[in-house]
Amino acid sequence: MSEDNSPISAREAKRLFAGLKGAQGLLLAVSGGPDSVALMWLAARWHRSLSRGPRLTVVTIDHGLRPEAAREAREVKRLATGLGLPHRTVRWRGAKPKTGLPAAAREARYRLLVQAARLAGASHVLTAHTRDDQAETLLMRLVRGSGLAGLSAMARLTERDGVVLARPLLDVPKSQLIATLKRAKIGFADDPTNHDAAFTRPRLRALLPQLAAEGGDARSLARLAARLARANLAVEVLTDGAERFLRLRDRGDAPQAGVRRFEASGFAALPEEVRLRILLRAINAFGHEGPAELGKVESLLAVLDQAIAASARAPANGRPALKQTLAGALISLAGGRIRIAPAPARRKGGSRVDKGGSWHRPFRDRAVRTP
Ligand SMILES: Nc1ncnc2c1ncn2[C@@H]1O[C@H](COP(=O)(O)OP(=O)(O)OP(=O)(O)O)[C@@H](O)[C@H]1O
Repeated sequence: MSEDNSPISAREAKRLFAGLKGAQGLLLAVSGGPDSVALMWLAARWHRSLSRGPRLTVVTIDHGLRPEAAREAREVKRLATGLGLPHRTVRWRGAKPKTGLPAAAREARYRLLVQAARLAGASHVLTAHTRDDQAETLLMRLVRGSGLAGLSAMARLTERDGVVLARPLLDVPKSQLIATLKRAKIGFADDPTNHDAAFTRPRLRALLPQLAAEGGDARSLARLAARLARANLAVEVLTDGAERFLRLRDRGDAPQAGVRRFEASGFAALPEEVRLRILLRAINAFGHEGPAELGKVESLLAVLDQAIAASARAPANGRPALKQTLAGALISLAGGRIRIAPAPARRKGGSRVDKGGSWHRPFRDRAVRTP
């Protein structure tokens, strides 16, 4: 990688986009800010150098939150047209929440981008996340006390509803993108919400220069995220292996659709992080209330571990030693088996009582969260 303030050369861009040459079509998510305008410019130049490349389409989401947004979208269209690229503006319609607006806008944005990709026949959505964004994401998750998966920050490639989300600029410093635009004499918009101290991200961003002065610059924070992502992947592979191990031990059990069951003693012998992930995967697969919050799965695991140990000492005569709901999944322990299945629909009013067993108050879970 060249100096942090040097424009990105055609050769460097070719390397950044190399893995995308064979894609069916690329949808460029361009807000009008410097990063995504640079993404558009770099992608257009790369595309011109190919004899046969994927079709490029540019999309701007107008969240309908700022009066300038429509003008910024028109400016992106003007730039895209100048580069010979088709452009669409997609409006986020409907009611906007009073709290958690950034998260809701982000969720709507990805949903609309994926829809637009489908419509354009594109297999990939490209966003312009930079190394600086990666460092900020790590910092945000650090202060929330996220687990290893959350601290891995953003991945270069992820998938959503059959469309690949690609971040080809994830190793590139923002300063290089700005230098690229300056060299190309291209203007860009400045989103004031990026500096709005009412939001966590801008407040944390303001701390970065102080961290950098102590050696914790974007490069080292992004490197930490990459190292944690590597460790996270290893634990995921170990968890795959542990799930296979539990399935082998359960060979005698007839498989039941919509239910995951495993032997409690085999489960109890696994490392805590692996036990946690097995639970999390099963709850997210069978629950119907969105991803479970890591802290709640940790609490559930502690209760489950205790119940497994207690029932090994004194079997509960066929009665469930544990029955608990979390994120729309029902987790029970009976006869030396852990069983995870969809919970019956929740009634209003919190805790639930069932004639047969000892129901516990369900853990309350909220919106989508990063483990
Ligand atoms: N209004 C928009 N229209 C199209 N693309 C957008 C828009 N806003 C953001 N993007 C895309 O998403 C990238 C990241 O944007 P930004 O950092 O502002 O969002 P964020 O809320 O931090 O996103 P994330 O949560 O995905 O990191 C941009 O570089 C751009 O590619």
